[in-house]
Amino acid sequence: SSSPLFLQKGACVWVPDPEAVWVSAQLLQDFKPGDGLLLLKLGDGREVQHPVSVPSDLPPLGNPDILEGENDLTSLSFLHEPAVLHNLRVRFLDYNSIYTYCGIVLVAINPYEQLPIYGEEVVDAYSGQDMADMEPHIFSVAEEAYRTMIRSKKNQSIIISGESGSGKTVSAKFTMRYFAVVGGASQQTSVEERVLATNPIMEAIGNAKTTRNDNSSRFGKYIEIGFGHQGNIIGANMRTYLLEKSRVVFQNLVQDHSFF
Ligand SMILES: Nc1ncnc2c1ncn2[C@@H]1O[C@H](COP(=O)(O)OP(=O)(O)OP(=O)(O)O)[C@@H](O)[C@H]1O
Repeated sequence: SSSPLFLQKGACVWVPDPEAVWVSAQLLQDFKPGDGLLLLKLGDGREVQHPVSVPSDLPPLGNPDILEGENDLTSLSFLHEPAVLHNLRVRFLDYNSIYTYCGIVLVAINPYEQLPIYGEEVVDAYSGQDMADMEPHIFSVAEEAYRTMIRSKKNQSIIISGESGSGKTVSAKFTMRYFAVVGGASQQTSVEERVLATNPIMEAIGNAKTTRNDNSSRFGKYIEIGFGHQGNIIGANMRTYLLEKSRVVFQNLVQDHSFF
């Protein structure tokens, strides 16, 4: 656990909350083992007692204010559920950023609105740059894979995971668009454009509207993109997999907008 056994008055902690999931609180007095409870002041001013019978009852510690909104979760002093959720929330609400690094992993929040952060000028800004020098973005992941492929002449994979409706398909399309632009897609009939043009066809056959996602993929796709020596896209092939029963859809009798 990241919680020490002694805590000083004024220390910040996170306590579970039935509505907000976690709320921050401050210690009103020092705590040492055996004290049995923490005296806390919640953000809204309420004073509460938090029982501590075993060390694992101690709440997770809050991070120093200076780390608020860090673009890499691994730079937080304390890394636990409330710290991760709080940091992602601050970045989303205060910094308008849907992306955050966790080391070499990119965490993305689905904004459910079109953001002006995927244009060609943004592709150009990320092209040739080091992941560590750039603000987190799906393009920094694409660039890292692209450069590593060119440098090492080895195949690279990007794994996109998340629950239904979290934005995997959209992220995969932005990644393909990035490769097409840095690979020099110019004319409408280029191989790059033709590879991108397969998306609507595949979605017409393989996607369906569900209660979770208006455009939900009903089978997983393994997309292999081939590059030439100049780093341009020369072809692509697609294999289906994850054709599992849980993804088979049927038509709902009642039009129901609930999540279940
Ligand atoms: N980066 C984004 N910017 C704007 N909207 C987004 C973004 N990512 C996702 N969305 C929105 O969320 C919807 C669902 O995303 P998407 O289809 O990519 O989810 P998914 O993870 O592939 O889901 P499934 O597993 O059901 O196929 C999209 O149709 C789009 O409206």
